[in-house]
Amino acid sequence: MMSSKEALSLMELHAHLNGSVSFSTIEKLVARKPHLNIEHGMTAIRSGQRRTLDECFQVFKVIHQLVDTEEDILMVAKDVIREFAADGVKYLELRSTPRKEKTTGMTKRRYVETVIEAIRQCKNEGVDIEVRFLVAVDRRNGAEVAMETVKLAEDFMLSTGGLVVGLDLSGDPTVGHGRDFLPALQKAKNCGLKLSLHLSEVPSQADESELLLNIPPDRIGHGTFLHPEVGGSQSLVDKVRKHNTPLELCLTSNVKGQTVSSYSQHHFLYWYQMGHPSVICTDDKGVFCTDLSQEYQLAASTFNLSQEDMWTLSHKAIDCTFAPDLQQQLHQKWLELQPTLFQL
Ligand SMILES: CNc1ncnc2c1ncn2[C@@H]1O[C@H](COP(=O)(O)O)[C@@H](O)[C@H]1O
Ligand SMILES: [Zn+2]
Repeated sequence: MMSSKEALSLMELHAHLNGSVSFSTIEKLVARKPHLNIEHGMTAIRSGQRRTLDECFQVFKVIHQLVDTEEDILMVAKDVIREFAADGVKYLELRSTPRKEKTTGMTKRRYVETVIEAIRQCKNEGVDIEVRFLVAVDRRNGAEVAMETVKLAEDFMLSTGGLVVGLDLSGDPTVGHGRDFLPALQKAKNCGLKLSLHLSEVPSQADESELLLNIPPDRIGHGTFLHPEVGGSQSLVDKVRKHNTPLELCLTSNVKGQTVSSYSQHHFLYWYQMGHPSVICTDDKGVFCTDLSQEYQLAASTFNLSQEDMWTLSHKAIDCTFAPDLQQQLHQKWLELQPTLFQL
C-alpha cells in the first residue's frame, strides 16, 4: 500500500509552457497588466466545464497577451517548473513556441534564451527536478516559419549543452496540412533533434498522420483518432506499433476540449491494454485546471489501476524521454522509492 499520492514520482513529457500557467501566476501577470482587463475565467477551463478545441485556442491567445516580455517568460517558466516539482515531477519536458513581440522588443531567440535561463535558475536554486526543452512549431504559422524554428532549435541544441532536446509540432490541428511541414521535420530529425508530433488530435487527419508516421516521429501527442474504432485505421496502428512510438496521453485536456466524450471513453485504455508505451501527461495544466498527480488519479479511478500499476506507468515513461543521459539516474530514483511505496 502506498501511504500518500505525493509519494509517487512522476515524469511529465507533454506540457506547453503557456498552457501550464497556474492561477497564482495569472494573478501576478494580471497585476502587471491591469489595462488588458483580463479575468481568470478567460484563461482557464474549470472543473465540469467544456470548450470546443477552437475555444481552447482562443484561451491561448489571451494568455499570450499576458505573457509578452522576457520578464514574464522568466517568471512563468520558473513558476511552472516549481509547480511541477511540487507535484512530484522529477523529469519535465517543457515545450513552447518562440514568439516575437514587436511592442516589447522580445525576439524569438531571446524567448528561448529566457526559458533556458529559467531552467538554469531553478537548477541553481536546488529545485528537485530535471528539465529539458522542446522548441515548438505552431502549424498556423506555416512551412517557412517552421523551417526557421528548426534552425533556431538546432542552434540552441548545440549551444545549451543538451537542454534543448527536440522539436514539437502543435497548434490548431484544423489549420494547415502536415505535408507542408515534412521538409522542416526531416531536417530537424537529421540534425539530431527528437520529434514529438501532435497527431490525429481531431478526426479526419488520417492522411496527414499516415504521412508523418513515415518520418517516423519519436513520440506522438494525443493520437486520439488513430485506431480504426474512432475512424483511424489498422495501418496507422500498425505503423505506431512497428516503431514502438510512445503516445503522450492527456485525459483532462481531451475531455475538456471535447475530442473525447468522457474519461471512460479515453483511448488510454486501447493502447494501455495492448501494452503499448503510453505516458500520462497534462498538456496544459493551467488552462485545464489539473496537475500530473491528478491525471494519474483520474486514470487510476477510471481504469481501475492499482498504486503499483501507476508506479509502473510512471517508471516506464523514463524510457520515453528525449534525454537518454538522464535515464539511468531516473531509474535509480524510482527503484529507491519503490520499497517505501509498496512496503516490499
Ligand atoms: C489542447 N490541445 C492542443 N493542441 C495543439 N496545440 C496545443 C494544444 N495545447 C496547447 N497547444 C499549443 O501550445 C501553445 C501554448 O503554449 P506556448 O505558447 O507554445 O508555450 C498554443 O498556442 C498551441 O500552439
Ligand atoms: Zn499538446
